[in-house]
Amino acid sequence: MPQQPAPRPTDLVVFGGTGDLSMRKLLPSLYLLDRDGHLSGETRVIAVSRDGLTDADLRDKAASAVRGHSAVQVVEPDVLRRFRRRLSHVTVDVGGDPSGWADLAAALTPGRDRVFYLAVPPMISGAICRGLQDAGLVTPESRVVMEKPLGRDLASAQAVNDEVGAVFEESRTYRIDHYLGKETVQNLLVLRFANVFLEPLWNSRWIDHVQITAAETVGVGGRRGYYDSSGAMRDMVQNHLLQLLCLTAMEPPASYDRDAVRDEKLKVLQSLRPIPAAKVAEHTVRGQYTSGTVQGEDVLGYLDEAGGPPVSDTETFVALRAEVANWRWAGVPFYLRTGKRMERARSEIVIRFRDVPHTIFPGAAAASGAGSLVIRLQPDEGIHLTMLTKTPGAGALRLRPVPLELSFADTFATRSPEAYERLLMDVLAGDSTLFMRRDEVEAAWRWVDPIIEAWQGLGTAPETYPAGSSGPAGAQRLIGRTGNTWHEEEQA
Ligand SMILES: NC(=O)C1=CN([C@@H]2O[C@H](COP(=O)(O)OP(=O)(O)OC[C@H]3O[C@@H](n4cnc5c(N)ncnc54)[C@H](OP(=O)(O)O)[C@@H]3O)[C@@H](O)[C@H]2O)C=CC1
Ligand SMILES: O=C1O[C@H](COP(=O)(O)O)[C@@H](O)[C@H](O)[C@H]1O
Repeated sequence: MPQQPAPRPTDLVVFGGTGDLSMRKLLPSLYLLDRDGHLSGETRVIAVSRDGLTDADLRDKAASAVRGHSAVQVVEPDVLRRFRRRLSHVTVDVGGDPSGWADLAAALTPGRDRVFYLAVPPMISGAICRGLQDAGLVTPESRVVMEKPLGRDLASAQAVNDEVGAVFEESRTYRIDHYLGKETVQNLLVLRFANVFLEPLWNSRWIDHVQITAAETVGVGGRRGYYDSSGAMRDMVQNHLLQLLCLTAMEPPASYDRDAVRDEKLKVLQSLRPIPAAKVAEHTVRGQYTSGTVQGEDVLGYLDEAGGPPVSDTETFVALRAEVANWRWAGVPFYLRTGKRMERARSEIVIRFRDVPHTIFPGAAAASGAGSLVIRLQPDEGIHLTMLTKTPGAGALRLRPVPLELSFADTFATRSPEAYERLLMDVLAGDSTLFMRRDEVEAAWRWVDPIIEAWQGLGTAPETYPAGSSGPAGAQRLIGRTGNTWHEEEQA
């Protein structure tokens, strides 16, 4: 991996700098970057919102957010004092009273790099970019960071990309998919392209199917308003799961360079076989959680969560079968699955190898779970290769799948940075390799839109599943059609 260049003095302007994302992720990650020496001494963070906070108010709010963040185990008073001094607040009412833009201009320092982070409702992204331009705040080197959702379909994604693109060149636009900042996701590229032994096996000849799961125990929490107009397909599949699929399926790029990597991901998205409306019911499953018990706690069903209508067809679970229609992957199903309020929180990619072409142990029961490579993103980041071995002892030959385990926590003494830490560091360094290019986002919508339209055409409600379960029964039927099971059922 390329070395990170020395941190440059930067004015990081966070629109929405008082919101939930800023408090839960961005400011604590910036504190950690400061603590670990990744911020230039002159870097400043300017939070923008409408609510007229003083700098002192913002600093207090940020300090509580830092103290409450799980990755910040011990708050170092000297670092916190230094971090607080970096922070200020400017009131700008985007789309309203324009006087705030002059205040923002006054808060910026000529000669520093400028990064504008849009942690705001997506419909005001275009107005912010125009406001910045009209106020003369966009220098040729300025960068813009866009948060998800990047549209709710292809047309709206194109519209927001056009609006932002009218002010910022593509090479200066950083579209966040925080899964790409996860350590194990980056490790997937290293696993595939820095180890020679996997590549000969990485194709339809030796791989039977791939499973990609992102299961959460949390519900929609305080975000039901947003979630109800989104659903799991737009919230997780269109971005995080398809990005994982791309990294799993892509051809080796010529270099670890932003466009070389993104070109290969784009080709995968363009190779996804469309799921025609007539096949949607067979190849996809939608679910919605009802009340239940998750890890010992009784929780509400989706329809009873505050902030949304009591009747809704929004899916909180999706499972689907995708195919990458190219030479390498012809005929290999990619099963994707994500859900909220599941039994266990777990994100992983499972590569299931084919059975041997001829067994010389016909009497020995070949237990399931053999021949799989599991790349575990969270929790317990690591890589597990399951191999069949002989159970020790005389008598009848018995085979058992045994895992070879690589746990990152046990192997490496250093802490893995949080996804947002890593991505903020890259934005500040001007490295957009781990961000999504416009054409990738739009290609993903091109594949997802017809599925959502077909669901609407079917007019059927999502299948319910009790909170704390492994999802709707339809998901087991989906993968069961090829005689397979989801990975966790084998572990139980
Ligand atoms: N929260 C999360 O976990 C995640 C959020 N995101 C995305 O990040 C973005 C922000 O989400 P979140 O933090 O949850 O939202 P919040 O509603 O908590 O925060 C929104 C922020 O934007 C500011 N804001 C809203 N309207 C204006 C305006 N017209 N002018 C100036 N400032 C404005 C708000 O301040 P004020 O109202 O005082 O002006 C506030 O600081 C959204 O696009 C969301 O989809 C993405 C991934 C996860
Ligand atoms: O982008 C999102 O991701 C989170 C899951 O992220 P993770 O890092 O905890 O796996 C999800 O809860 C949220 O709904 C979605 O918007």
